[in-house]
Amino acid sequence: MDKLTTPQIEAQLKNLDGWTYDNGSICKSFVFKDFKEAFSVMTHIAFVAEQQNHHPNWENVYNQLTIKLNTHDAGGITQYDFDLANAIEQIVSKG
Ligand SMILES: C[C@H](O)[C@H](O)[C@H]1CNC2=NC(N)=NC(=O)C2=N1
Repeated sequence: MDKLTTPQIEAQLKNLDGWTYDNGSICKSFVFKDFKEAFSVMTHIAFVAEQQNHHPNWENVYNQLTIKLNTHDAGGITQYDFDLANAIEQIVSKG
């Protein structure tokens, strides 16, 4: 999978509310009702990440979850990152 160019990255970010391109990753922070909700979402994401064989760099503090996506194998941002970001948005929107 080839690395995306900055214009390609910016174009896809327009369709991903709240995601930004920062220091080589696409990133978004979420705030949930409580820890249980945050961890429940993380568990759902984990299974999708396994299905896609594409895994997040993430940090959870109580009800907060910060996700950073990049493709280690490519040393940059690829479509895999946007596919997972879109899947994450689907999961979070379903609650
Ligand atoms: C061996 C395994 O398929 C690779 O390491 C996969 C696993 N998950 C991955 N996740 C991410 N974010 N980037 C990768 O390059 C990647 N590669």
